[in-house]
Amino acid sequence: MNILEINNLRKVYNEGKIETKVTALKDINFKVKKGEFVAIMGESGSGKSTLLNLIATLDNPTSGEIILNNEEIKNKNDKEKARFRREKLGFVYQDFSLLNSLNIKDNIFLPLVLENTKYKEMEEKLNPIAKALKIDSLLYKFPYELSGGQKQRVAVARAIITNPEILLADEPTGALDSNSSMELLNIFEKINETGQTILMVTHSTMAAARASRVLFIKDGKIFYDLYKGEMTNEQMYEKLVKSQMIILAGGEGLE
Ligand SMILES: Nc1ncnc2c1ncn2[C@@H]1O[C@H](COP(=O)(O)OP(=O)(O)OP(=O)(O)O)[C@@H](O)[C@H]1O
Repeated sequence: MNILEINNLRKVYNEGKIETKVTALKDINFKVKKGEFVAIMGESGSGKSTLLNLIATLDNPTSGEIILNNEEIKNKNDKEKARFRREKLGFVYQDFSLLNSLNIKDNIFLPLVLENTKYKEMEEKLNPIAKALKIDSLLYKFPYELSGGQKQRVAVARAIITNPEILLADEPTGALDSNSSMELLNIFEKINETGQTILMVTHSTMAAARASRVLFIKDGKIFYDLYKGEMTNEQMYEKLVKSQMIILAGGEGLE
């Protein structure tokens, strides 16, 4: 079953202003099946964040379709989009985006509070997640008291507590040291094994090697679509390094 379908997606910023017009995405087409862990790679400025923001319903495409969970996003008004984001999507950003005025528990509860969930139900949802992410001893601390890796695990807990259809991550390891990055990627793998669909934008070849599939964006299009299949993490890493070199050199000889 496809959880996401993107057809002829185009995004032009500042259309009509000759000096500042940017065609960030020309013609993007791909489908994501439920349970896939997809990484999106591409050079700086290739449109990765633009694509994620469109899927996240935070911006509108110039043309094309985004069908998420069998719903066409452009048919929704702002209020419906906000509700859709809260109910169907989970977000993890490079900068963690936690509120310093709330303790960890309340940060994680935030999306459920917005849905008027009962406190007991929130606690029941939190307990197994906090254990799995090893943040159960941090729940009464505040974000500024945590390390980067701990903050990112809290951000993941907040993103998955609503049981989202798709977890969207923009450079989730971007601000983490190598140990914390590994830990986070292990968590993503585990969450994915439970059936969670993940779409992750990353510059890190190491991070992308953990995904079950990697999409490369170039010249506003999906230039290469690589499935991990039976490859190990190490083999996928090698393959990604090689593929990136070939893509940089123009793309001829990609298999
Ligand atoms: N709000 C905006 N207004 C105008 N141009 C924008 C806007 N956001 C992005 N762009 C332009 O669109 C293009 C794609 O940007 P985007 O941030 O999606 O790339 P990216 O692949 O995520 O880059 P990076 O890896 O550096 O984060 C770039 O040329 C960028 O300057």
